[in-house]
Amino acid sequence: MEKETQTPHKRRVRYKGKYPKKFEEKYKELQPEKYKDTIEHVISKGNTPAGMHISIMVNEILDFLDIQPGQIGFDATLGYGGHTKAMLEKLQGNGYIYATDVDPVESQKTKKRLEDQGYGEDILSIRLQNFCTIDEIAKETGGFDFILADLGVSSMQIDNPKRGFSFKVDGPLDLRLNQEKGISAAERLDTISREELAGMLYENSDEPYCEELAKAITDEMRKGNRIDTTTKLREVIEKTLDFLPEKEKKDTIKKTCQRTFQALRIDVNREFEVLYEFMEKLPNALRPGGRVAILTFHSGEDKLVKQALKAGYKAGIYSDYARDVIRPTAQECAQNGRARSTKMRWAVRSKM
Ligand SMILES: C[S@@+](CC[C@H](N)C(=O)[O-])C[C@H]1O[C@@H](n2cnc3c(N)ncnc32)[C@H](O)[C@@H]1O
Repeated sequence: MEKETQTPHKRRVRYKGKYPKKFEEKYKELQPEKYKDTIEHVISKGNTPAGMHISIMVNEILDFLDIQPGQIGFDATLGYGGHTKAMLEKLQGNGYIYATDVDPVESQKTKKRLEDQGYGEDILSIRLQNFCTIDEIAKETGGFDFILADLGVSSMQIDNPKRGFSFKVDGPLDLRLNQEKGISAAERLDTISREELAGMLYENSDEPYCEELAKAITDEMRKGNRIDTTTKLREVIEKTLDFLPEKEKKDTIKKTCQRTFQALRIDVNREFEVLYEFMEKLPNALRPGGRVAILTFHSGEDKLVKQALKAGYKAGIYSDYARDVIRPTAQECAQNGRARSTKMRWAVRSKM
């Protein structure tokens, strides 16, 4: 009998590549036009691809705004341009949208992306302007038929460590929507007093540990330890809350980090001041019968919007407004975790 010749089984060399974890390594996600399959895969897992933003409550917004061809609209918060594009589609090539954003880097990219998709200056004007200057643009156009404001920050901004919005990745403690203007959160902490910081944390984020945190942060600064990175701030928060029982520590630290970063972001971007100004100017920017939809992401914003719309309704400026907030569906929240805290409010300008 012939001897069987056996080729020794060779184990395949293990593939060493791993899914990129760092923002800059996610090169496929950062080129969505080129790597469509990767983008679809990331979204299907309930995540937002790096460098992208998934627009929230698009159907609810479009249902309410009831955009008709020929109308003139204003998107106060361009971001990735998802809502802008959805509204442009409703115009069917007839009408015009003005959009503002204060972020020079992202708005430039969005401008190019929308131009490449056929939405140029003939139908869309993108302005690097704060939305609280809505009155200036409304003067040019004779008001707007529809207005959208999707407040806060975009996923591209949150996910980019160089912007300092996230306590989950190390980066400079910046938190400015426009890094070319104003002062960073680190610079703000350089000179803030303990009392002012405690007030800021309480007023902007209802932070229950505002006193303890303000003391810990300002003590650290006094010792000459500048808090100029996201990690340093997170570590001070962790140390301050170390006294908590083990079973609640992790969750409370996470929530405290979220609230502290939010409070600083609101402060360095003067978010309440500009929203207040926008709400004041809103009635005069809307044409008779014009509609406005506003998405908010925390209780301070929602309270401000609610009070302004209610007061406008009582004064006869709005013929109708949202008594209750509209929330994203459970399905949308499951698909996009960042939608979970969204509240939508709306109003209709009186015809008088
Ligand atoms: C939640 S994102 C908008 C996302 C957008 N709706 C989309 O579909 O891609 C909010 C955007 O508003 C911008 N923004 C925040 N406050 C602003 C302000 N006062 N004036 C102009 N833009 C502002 C931010 O820079 C960010 O790009």
